[in-house]
Amino acid sequence: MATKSSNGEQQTSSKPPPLPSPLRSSKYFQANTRILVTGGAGFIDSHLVDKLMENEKDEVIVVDNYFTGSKDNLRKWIDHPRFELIRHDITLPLFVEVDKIYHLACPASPIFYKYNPVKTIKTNVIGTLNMLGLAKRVGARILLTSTSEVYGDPLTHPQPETYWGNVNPIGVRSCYDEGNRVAETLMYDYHRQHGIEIRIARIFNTYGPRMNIDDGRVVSNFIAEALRGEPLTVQKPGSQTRTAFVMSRTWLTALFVSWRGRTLVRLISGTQVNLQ
Ligand SMILES: O=C(O)[C@H]1O[C@H](OP(=O)(O)OP(=O)(O)OC[C@H]2O[C@@H](n3ccc(=O)[nH]c3=O)[C@H](O)[C@@H]2O)[C@H](O)[C@@H](O)[C@@H]1O
Repeated sequence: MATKSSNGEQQTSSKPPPLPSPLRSSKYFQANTRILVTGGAGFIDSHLVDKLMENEKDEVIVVDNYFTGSKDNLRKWIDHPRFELIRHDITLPLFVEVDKIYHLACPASPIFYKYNPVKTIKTNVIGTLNMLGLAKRVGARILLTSTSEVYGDPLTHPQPETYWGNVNPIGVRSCYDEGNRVAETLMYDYHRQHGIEIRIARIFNTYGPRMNIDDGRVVSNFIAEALRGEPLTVQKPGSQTRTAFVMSRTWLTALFVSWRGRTLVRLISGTQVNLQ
């Protein structure tokens, strides 16, 4: 029964409390893990999001500034109750509550990362610092996707994880090579100094659906030229070799294994192909 206090305000009520939202008892609101994917609208990143969304117990938050990524890659998840898409540039701090961070944000094709090299290095350095600060604050585990380019112009083939590379610090690709090297250093320093649980996956040449046709890397260039009926262009010296890993469930499984396993892994296909 409702009672009135001396000043006339209602202090108690027999009215039952409001029912929780019916959504609270739906399976979507019992997330085990909330996962942040930076750069999630990109080529590799959006495949990762598809895979993460398969786990009905997880919520996925994507942040992207759409410099090279596209909302189209995530179209099927927009409006899904376990999915959230935020337009955000990670060179600015980000405050979200998450359990795991997949930090993939950075243009990876030379055409795009050389377009604004200062922005590229800011993304690698300040962006990674911000994501590590976030991981530190919320106690999240963080995986950085790095690149085979941390080896620069390697003097050893193939490159084992123990190889430190041969990198030009002042070249036109340095914003990406050195940027990723600093990002890796930050990861290890936050691990050593702050105890953050880290993983680093160095990704070698990967191609597949959702790659930009004008991406500028060798496999997509060859495919675009073949589709146009043009001869394939092999740049000088012509003796270069590359591995080419197709985006697939196998690729994604390898990334997940790296998440569970060792701190530093390379995602590389077994076969070196001579471009000629
Ligand atoms: O300069 C220093 O002397 C210190 O810099 C950092 O400490 P701090 O600047 O307090 O920053 P963190 O908490 O590590 O965060 C790093 C970045 O992440 C950002 N951040 C933090 C938390 C968060 O949720 N989101 C987010 O974007 C912060 O704004 C900051 O720019 C290091 O963690 C310290 O070890 C170091 O001593």
